[in-house]
Amino acid sequence: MTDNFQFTLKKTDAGARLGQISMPRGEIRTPAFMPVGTVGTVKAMYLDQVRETGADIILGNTYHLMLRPTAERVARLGGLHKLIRWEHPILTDSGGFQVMSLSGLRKLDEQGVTFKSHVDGSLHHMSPERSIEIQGLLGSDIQMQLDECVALPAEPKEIERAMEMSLRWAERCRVAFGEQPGKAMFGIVQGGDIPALRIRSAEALAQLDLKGYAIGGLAVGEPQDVMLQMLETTLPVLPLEKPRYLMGVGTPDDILKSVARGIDMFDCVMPTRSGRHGLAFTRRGKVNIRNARHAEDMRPLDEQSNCPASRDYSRAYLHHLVRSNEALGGMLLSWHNLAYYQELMQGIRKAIAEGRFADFMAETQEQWARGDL
Ligand SMILES: CNc1nc2c(CC[C@H]3O[C@H](OC)[C@H](OC)[C@@H](OC)[C@@H]3OC)c3nc(N)[nH]c(=O)c3cc2[nH]1
Repeated sequence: MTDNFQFTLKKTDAGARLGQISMPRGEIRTPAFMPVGTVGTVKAMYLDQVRETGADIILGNTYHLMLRPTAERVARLGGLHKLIRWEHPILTDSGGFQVMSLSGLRKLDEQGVTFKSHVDGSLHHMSPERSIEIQGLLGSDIQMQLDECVALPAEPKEIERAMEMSLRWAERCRVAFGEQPGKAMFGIVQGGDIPALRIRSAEALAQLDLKGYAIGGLAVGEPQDVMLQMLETTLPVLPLEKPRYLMGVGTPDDILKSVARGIDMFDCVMPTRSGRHGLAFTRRGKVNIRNARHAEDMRPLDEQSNCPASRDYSRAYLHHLVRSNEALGGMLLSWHNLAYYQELMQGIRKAIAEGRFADFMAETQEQWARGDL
């Protein structure tokens, strides 16, 4: 335990990195998968189950929490960690992305974003400074700068405008965040699918000497190879000794290929959201438990797993629960998927430690391709 934020790069294996972030609230083993806890809950899960799957850190959402129950109320209740009973690190997004994707956006200018709440239609304004203030009120350990993420495809001029403004907002967030030893504020690299803009964004953010760097503006509809090309363009420009976080990514295959290019941290709603809809990720690829072929299959999803949801419940029962739209179906599949994602991250970290990440990646992809038994 340390009283500040420390990233240690422990080993590299080709482009893959094994590391650890030490913070007052605990250690984060990287490469790390961070379950999404949007409104103070990882949907359909108890947080001690989330912890048992191997999660060192979860995410919270500034946009959602500022609208309900409001950041001020969370602060009055002792902060997010106390309220949701998760005493380990929490990372919060800044809210910009969610405003663009979820709210009735009214105005976006140098000052920030003005939007209507998707909850009750009330009007809100969020500046870079207000986003950092909200994340502080929540008690967030790793805070993200306010940025503007453009959906792809987009006009180069539009991508450049948003990237330049995000750089100016990064500077304002850095000033607003100030010096908080046990916490971190990450910058977010933008620049769409344009290498020159990606490089300019990364170089300018690197000058701000922040504690970590997120790669934003990806996983917004572009093909996987474009996402990977942007990583190959951006990562060499970022400081090696700082963690890199790829926002909103992704499938197990996205994660393997992004680790191979030097990403340390991931978040994605995929395991929980698709779990609620009956899609299971397994060591043998994806399994759609709604499919009739599982109706009388008494095998579990993965007899080798140490997660009860994967090991103790038959596919027949999961099939029945999901087909019946029973809450337990989504709970068990979310639990299974999070356990599988963490098992994948553990396998990745072990393979890097042993200098055999390339083999691990090939073996894993081969198993997926072989398909479910
Ligand atoms: C899917 N592709 C995806 N997600 C991007 C998120 C949001 C991540 C966010 O994605 C959900 O919000 C919608 C999650 O809540 C459901 C959030 O968890 C708290 C999570 O926050 C990190 C981005 N956030 C910012 N600030 N900037 C980005 O450029 C960016 C890019 C993303 N691509």
